[in-house]
Amino acid sequence: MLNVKRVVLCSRPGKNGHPVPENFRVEEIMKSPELKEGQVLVRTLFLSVDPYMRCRMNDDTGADYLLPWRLGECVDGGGVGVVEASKTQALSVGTSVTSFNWPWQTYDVMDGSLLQKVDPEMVDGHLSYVLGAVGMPGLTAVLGVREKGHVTLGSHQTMVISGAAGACGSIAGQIGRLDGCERVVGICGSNQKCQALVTELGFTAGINYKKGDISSALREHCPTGIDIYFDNVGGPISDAVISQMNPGGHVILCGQISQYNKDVPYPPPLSEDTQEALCHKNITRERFVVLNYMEKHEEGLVQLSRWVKTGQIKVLETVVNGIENIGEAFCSMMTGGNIGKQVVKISD
Ligand SMILES: NC(=O)C1=CN([C@@H]2O[C@H](COP(=O)(O)OP(=O)(O)OC[C@H]3O[C@@H](n4cnc5c(N)ncnc54)[C@H](OP(=O)(O)O)[C@@H]3O)[C@@H](O)[C@H]2O)C=CC1
Ligand SMILES: CCCCCC(=O)/C=C/[C@H]1[C@H](O)CC(=O)[C@@H]1CCCCCCC(=O)O
Repeated sequence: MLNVKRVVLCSRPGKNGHPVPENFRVEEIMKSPELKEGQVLVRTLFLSVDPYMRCRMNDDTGADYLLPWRLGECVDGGGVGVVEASKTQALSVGTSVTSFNWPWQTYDVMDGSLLQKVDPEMVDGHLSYVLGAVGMPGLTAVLGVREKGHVTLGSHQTMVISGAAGACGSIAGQIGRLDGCERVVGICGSNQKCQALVTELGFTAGINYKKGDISSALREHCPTGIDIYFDNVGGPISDAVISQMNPGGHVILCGQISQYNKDVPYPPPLSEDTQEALCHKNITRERFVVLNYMEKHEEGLVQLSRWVKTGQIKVLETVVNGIENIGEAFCSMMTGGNIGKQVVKISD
């Protein structure tokens, strides 16, 4: 028998509550490592904590593509691990594998057909990147910018990104720069994050929304107005950005994390002034969901891998160690404790 640690959801924050680490409980169980035909035993290497998980903590997620986590059951999400024993020819021992529905467990017996193989070369040997820059958040950035951003080389555009120092935002801003925006301005929650945006990731400027007036900082750093807005946060930050957008501009509606602890539909309703500004200035603001572009994922991952391996895109990560700390890591990410992608390292 195998000694396995797992994390279960033991309480819900409620639709208007803030998640706390105590919503999760770590349990130890004994699991039979015996495999049926088609199954593999996997050891977990890294688990991902992501904003959409806040919606899965509610009994109704508000999104048809998200199932609620059930009380008393093992939580799941993005994960990457290694095959330790196999009863399928498709996956040999030592193969790296990933899934969107990886249980928050140190080991598991899984159906091999539900796992995707990972080529460590694609991620320059950094398997955690499968959960970030060369995974779902990276794809969100590249497809969000390219499908909804209308970046046009040589047209001197200004792009603003909220949640700019996070997993999606930090990559989206770098793609805006690579694709030809003249200015790329990031909004985030600390001076340290602002500094990382400029010195490490090549953003034009960083604005700390917790210090000073966002509107005057935007006027200073976006003197010709804002053409493209990659919106990760919603709420008053987005109202301030949209009010300074140029006619014909484009909002990439990626996420609205500032509203996830509120009982509002997704996307949350806009203020009347913001709605009026969008309409009056003919600004597009279409909902973007990366899962709707499955046919473009493979090509997107190849592009992201190339950028990362050639150093054209820098990857920032915040790594917390140990499955017992995953609830804390999730809550920390939800309140800005991460720079770059927040991952949890489960084993070497
Ligand atoms: N549409 C799609 O297909 C996808 C959408 N998303 C969305 O993209 C967004 C970013 O996700 P991801 O990159 O994984 O997460 P991040 O790595 O950006 O982490 C979340 C960040 O949100 C910021 N934040 C938290 N609360 C607030 C607030 N009240 N106001 C402003 N900022 C806040 C914090 O940074 P700070 O210090 O700056 O406050 C925190 O670090 C989320 O909205 C998510 O739901 C993600 C994946 C796919
Ligand atoms: C209502 C909340 C919207 C939050 C926006 C957001 O963060 C969306 C994230 C998804 C994105 O479209 C791609 C993903 O991978 C995220 C969801 C992943 C769903 C997998 C979980 C499947 C399941 O429900 O079991």
